[in-house]
Amino acid sequence: MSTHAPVITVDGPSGAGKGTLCMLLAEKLGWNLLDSGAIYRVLALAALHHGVDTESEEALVPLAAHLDVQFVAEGELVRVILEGEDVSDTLRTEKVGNAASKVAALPRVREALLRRQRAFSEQPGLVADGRDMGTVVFTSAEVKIFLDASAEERATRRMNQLQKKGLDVSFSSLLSEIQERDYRDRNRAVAPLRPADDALVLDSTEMSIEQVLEKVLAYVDAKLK
Ligand SMILES: Nc1ncnc2c1ncn2[C@@H]1O[C@H](COP(=O)(O)OP(=O)(O)OP(=O)(O)O)[C@@H](O)[C@H]1O
Ligand SMILES: Nc1ccn([C@@H]2O[C@H](COP(=O)(O)O)[C@@H](O)[C@H]2O)c(=O)n1
Repeated sequence: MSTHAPVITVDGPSGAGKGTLCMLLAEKLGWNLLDSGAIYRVLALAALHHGVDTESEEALVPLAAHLDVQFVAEGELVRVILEGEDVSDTLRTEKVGNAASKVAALPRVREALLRRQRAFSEQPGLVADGRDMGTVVFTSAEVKIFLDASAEERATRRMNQLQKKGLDVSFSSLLSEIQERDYRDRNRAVAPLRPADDALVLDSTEMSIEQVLEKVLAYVDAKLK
């Protein structure tokens, strides 16, 4: 008989630090990790590879249902293998992020990916990163966090991240890409980005990664007691 595994959900806009926080939480607790954005990104990339229109629900649903993807843990990293090809780096580009937010706006596409996401909930527990983890996918999660930061701070973080990889990027184009994605994610008809009613809302604009982790760990401790 399978027993219920506890879930911590972390939702919020792009660049708020969800991925960083979730990785640290999962490591600290020894729990499983779901990067649900990676699933939407993989679908968008598969559509781009196969010449499928990223706004055609009709064409995307079968692709979503038969997505040939594997998440392979490699030390601290998770390599993403799409149809036998390692796409981990391509997946993180803003182009793919933007295409992901288009496919993610389609209700039947989201429905087709639900079971795949829920399957990550296994013992001893799950830390789930996304936009609708607390509002749709894991509504009974024991702990829900909504991690936010100003768009300017998120664009700065993304710019620093890309510069560390040796990429030359413009702050203004990053900011407008982030704002465009925010708008689409917050205003779509299905599963729009918003805090769950029972989520702790944390604005990390003026907080370091360590401060965010400390605050969240204290909250998790209190909730799981
Ligand atoms: N509190 C923080 N202060 C400064 N930098 C941070 C903070 N949190 C995260 N970062 C940095 O910001 C960048 C983006 O963080 P991260 O990838 O975790 O965001 P995200 O919310 O998962 O974004 P996305 O939804 O687009 O995947 C990373 O380089 C990370 O190291
Ligand atoms: N639960 C989720 C997760 C992601 N999305 C969409 O995918 C885009 C990419 O997500 P990242 O977290 O990897 O940046 C994002 O902009 C969302 O449109 C989603 O809808 N639901």
